[in-house]
Amino acid sequence: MFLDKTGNRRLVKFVEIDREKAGIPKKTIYRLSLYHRCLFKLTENGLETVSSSALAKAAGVKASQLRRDLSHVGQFGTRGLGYQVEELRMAIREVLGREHLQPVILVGAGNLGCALLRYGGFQKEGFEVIAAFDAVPEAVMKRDIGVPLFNSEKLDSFIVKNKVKLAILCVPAEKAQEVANDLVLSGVQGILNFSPTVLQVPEKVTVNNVDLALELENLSFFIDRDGEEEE
Ligand SMILES: NC(=O)c1ccc[n+]([C@@H]2O[C@H](COP(=O)([O-])OP(=O)(O)OC[C@H]3O[C@@H](n4cnc5c(N)ncnc54)[C@H](O)[C@@H]3O)[C@@H](O)[C@H]2O)c1
Repeated sequence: MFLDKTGNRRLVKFVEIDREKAGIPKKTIYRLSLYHRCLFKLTENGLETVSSSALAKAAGVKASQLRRDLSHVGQFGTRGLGYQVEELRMAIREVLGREHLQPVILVGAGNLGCALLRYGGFQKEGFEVIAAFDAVPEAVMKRDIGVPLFNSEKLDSFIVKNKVKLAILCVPAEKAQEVANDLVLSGVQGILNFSPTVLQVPEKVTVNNVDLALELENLSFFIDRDGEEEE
């Protein structure tokens, strides 16, 4: 069940987010982004060709995985010569839909939100944070965030007017679902969620959760603990 703007209940099917884009598995899409990033660095360093093993190593995957992933993009690579860096990068970019900068908004310009806004690397990756929204913008005004800041009351009209499809969510956990509902109803289709809330969204919307504490917990499982090491 999903509440629309007027508070009416709408029946929408919620599913676990494992959507596939154009028949390409979500994990492959993620790895294609990694390859794109590696290829971009190779271009910056003036390299024209790269072997599949070198590209796989740079991306931290097996060469067989790389070849499987790239089969979704097209026929690339010449035996003995490897891949043409720029040709492959452009082909991946097309699949990922990055020919133009993708506009992104950020909601919740608090400590985490402002830190993200100050990061200047999104443009290089094909994304432009075009605005930030906060329920109490007066509290954020003093900070230099580098993008226009609006009261979150303006969220819906801004998304519709600027055809925004992607949003970064950094609001307190108890506000996250409410804000996500607003984002979805206004047309956002992808949410990068930093709030520790499992969001309920319609099937057409993708949520990627980022949780540093969970990642640390996972990492800590693999480290040797003092006094617990085996000889
Ligand atoms: N994923 C991670 O690894 C990670 C790390 C740190 C924090 N977090 C989470 O990120 C979120 C933000 O953390 P923080 O430390 O920046 O908190 P914060 O309190 O500094 O910032 C939250 C901001 O959201 C704004 N806000 C509240 N309700 C809103 C609404 N309805 N619409 C728009 N803005 C609204 C507040 O005014 C505030 O500026 C929290 O949910 C926190 O748990 C996640």
